[in-house]
Amino acid sequence: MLEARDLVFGHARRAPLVLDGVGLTIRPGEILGLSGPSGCGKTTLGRLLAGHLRPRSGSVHADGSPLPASGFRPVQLLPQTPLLAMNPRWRIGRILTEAWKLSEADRAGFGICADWLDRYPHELSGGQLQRVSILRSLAPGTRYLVADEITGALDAIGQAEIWTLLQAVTRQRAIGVLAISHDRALLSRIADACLCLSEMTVAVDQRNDQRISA
Ligand SMILES: Nc1ncnc2c1ncn2[C@@H]1O[C@H](COP(=O)(O)OP(=O)(O)OP(=O)(O)O)[C@@H](O)[C@H]1O
Repeated sequence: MLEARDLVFGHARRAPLVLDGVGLTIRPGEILGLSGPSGCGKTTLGRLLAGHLRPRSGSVHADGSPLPASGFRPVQLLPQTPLLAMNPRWRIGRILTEAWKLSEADRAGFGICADWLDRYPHELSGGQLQRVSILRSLAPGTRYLVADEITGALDAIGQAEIWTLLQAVTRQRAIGVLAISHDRALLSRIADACLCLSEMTVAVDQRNDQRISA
């Protein structure tokens, strides 16, 4: 399981906290949806779960172990704009095989055409690039994915194609996914369970109020 407990995080020492006592659990093979209003901290929580940020307090454990401080991480982050996370001077073939050696069958299974491999990232569509981004993240050690608004820029068909692919991946490889989106209707279709971050925070605030008044 991917387990976050009592995460507390603020971007700067004197800045207000973005997350205060947030926790969640994702099982292998489960898609957990996370919604919430803009600015409530969804991306921040995703980055903490993937080990890109360190909490002020609280913990993240993947399958019983704390996230490693360096090296390969079992929780991989899929960004909304994969173009920004790829080297613009590398062709797709090199980008795909940077982290792990994938097979022809893996590539074909993701609908990645052979002629894309010689192109640069800006020469693919948003949906095509998301396929590359997802396959690239699926090295053998990957156990969980944080998918941060990955289909926010796609039309309904592109969105359905990507989520059908990810649902198959989660089932076949028992990978757990945190699906972050503003779109609660989308999450209710694709996720096994859904959380709203602002409601989780309200619950924490209420607990704090109760502690203070007790
Ligand atoms: N590097 C940063 N430095 C300071 N504040 C930041 C930084 N990154 C994000 N924030 C602030 O942290 C808060 C949470 O941001 P975050 O991106 O996690 O929200 P979000 O829920 O993902 O929003 P959206 O749905 O609009 O993407 C916001 O108030 C944002 O301005």
